Amino acid sequence: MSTPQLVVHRDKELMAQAAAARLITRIVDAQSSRGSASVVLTGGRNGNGLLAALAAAPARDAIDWSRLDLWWGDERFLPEGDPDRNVTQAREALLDAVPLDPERVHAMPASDGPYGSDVEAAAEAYAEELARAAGPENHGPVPTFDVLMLGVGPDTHVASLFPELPAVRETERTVVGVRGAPKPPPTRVTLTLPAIRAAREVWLLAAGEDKAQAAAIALSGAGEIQAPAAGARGRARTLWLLDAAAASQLPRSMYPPASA
Ligand SMILES: O=C1O[C@H](COP(=O)(O)O)[C@@H](O)[C@H](O)[C@H]1O
Repeated sequence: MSTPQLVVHRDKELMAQAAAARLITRIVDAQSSRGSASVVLTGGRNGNGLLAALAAAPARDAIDWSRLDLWWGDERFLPEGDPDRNVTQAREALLDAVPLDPERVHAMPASDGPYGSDVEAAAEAYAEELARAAGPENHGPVPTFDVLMLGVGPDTHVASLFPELPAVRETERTVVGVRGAPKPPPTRVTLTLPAIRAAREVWLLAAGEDKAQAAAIALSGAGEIQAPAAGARGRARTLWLLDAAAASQLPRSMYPPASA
């Protein structure tokens, strides 16, 4: 697993634009070398900010949207089309504006879908969808995602892995249901740490003063059960993309002078 690298931008707008530019490059590179690319999206303010910046970037046309697989790191287990679902917000921010192949948009199940309110069945179905997409060249029952993005919550949660809850302790399954999440809604579906760690690159997004303590805790050697963001690592790269406010409680020696 890779050691975290940090890039600190002046403010959250610049962070979103720079991360969007970085994502375009990674997708185009993956499509050039392997034919297609796979990206795991995150919900939350920073993830949606990045998608909106990508929608506004003229270079978005460099991506072949028909050869891109989109997955989600977590989902709020709500009815289809609910404005609080991560997929609904991603569609509004970007997905409705680009020519994606609908077969390659792998949204997590909704609470009024084929599994009804059975969140564990919904999680199992998503795990099976991931397993079907994994090839022999992958390292287990999930594809080797090119980039997996995670918003970092003020309590250090990533995806729907909240401190001390059972989901963050999962070591076998790749997707699990979550009940009793401290942030609404309480019922969610999430990738587990083993699934997250299958990604080539994991990008953690943290902008705003309310993320400063979380970044400081996760990057100061905390355990992943207490601080789930600390356990999110990519096989080749783990990149923390921060703005100056979110980096304000980190020792200045942790990131190069040129990046702030
Ligand atoms: O509920 C969620 O929160 C986190 C972080 O969101 P933020 O608004 O505090 O940035 C997000 O990463 C996750 O996908 C989402 O379901």
